[in-house]
Amino acid sequence: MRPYIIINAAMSADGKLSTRERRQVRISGSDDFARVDRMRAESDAILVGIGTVHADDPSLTVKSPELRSARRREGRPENPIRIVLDSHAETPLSADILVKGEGERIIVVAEDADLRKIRALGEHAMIISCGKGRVDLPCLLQKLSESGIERLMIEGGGTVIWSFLSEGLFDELNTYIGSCVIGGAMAPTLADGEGFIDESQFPRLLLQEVQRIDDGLLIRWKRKMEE
Ligand SMILES: NC(=O)c1ccc[n+]([C@@H]2O[C@H](COP(=O)([O-])OP(=O)(O)OC[C@H]3O[C@@H](n4cnc5c(N)ncnc54)[C@H](O)[C@@H]3O)[C@@H](O)[C@H]2O)c1
Ligand SMILES: Nc1nc(=O)c(N)c(NC[C@H](O)[C@H](O)[C@H](O)COP(=O)(O)O)[nH]1
Repeated sequence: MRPYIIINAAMSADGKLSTRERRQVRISGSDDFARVDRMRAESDAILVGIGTVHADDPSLTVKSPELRSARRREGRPENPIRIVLDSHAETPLSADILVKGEGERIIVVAEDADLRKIRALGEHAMIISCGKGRVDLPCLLQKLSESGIERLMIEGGGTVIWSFLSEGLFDELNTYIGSCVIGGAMAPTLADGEGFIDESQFPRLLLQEVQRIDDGLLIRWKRKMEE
């Protein structure tokens, strides 16, 4: 049992998520950011990796007051649960994800993470422990599902997206392609990690929709199930 998983990321025309220094750049325009905000508001939880927390310090809150009120009217907290994959419990206590906006936070650590760091983070967030060395995703997804999370949005970065894609743990992939070129062989891409060697391992996708937004393109894919 696992939640319905939607991966969302913005990349440059040459497939990069940010610069080689992992400095956050604005790839989406205002309409695409508004679309991302709607996706957040429709989700029970949003997940990022510790690399994104270090690079971007995102808050992952719902920005539109109307969307926040709509969630409250539905009896839901105004922000979805914010989740960080953080094997070694390194999320800074001052991270925006911990200090900005109302709502629950979950820090997911590996079983061998430092207990002192876990205790400190435990003052600000719920701690889930899954896997050795790094977070075991099937274990985590089972726990999230048991706690009532039905719709999970993955907001990056490239290492985390690779893990979900390569383990077949996704239902939809939304890629926004913006009108800029970032370049750099070492700049993060949509799916980093090791990469596949054998064609038979490639996750296959079904094209759902292509939409012009701002000066770029949103491409919505669904995972193609094996026949
Ligand atoms: N353009 C976009 O839409 C977008 C979105 C998010 C992030 N970014 C960019 O992506 C970059 C950060 O990406 P990144 O790849 O360095 O970091 P990441 O956010 O993907 O985090 C990766 C880290 O998560 C931890 N982790 C624990 N368990 C894991 C597991 N099972 N699988 C994968 N990771 C696991 C590991 O410590 C790993 O190093 C930044 O430059 C950021 O600006 C861009
Ligand atoms: N959709 C999207 N378009 C972009 O051009 C871009 N750079 C990101 N990057 C995702 C990254 O994780 C950001 O840090 C969060 O989108 C910030 O989230 P907050 O505003 O702090 O809630 N995402």
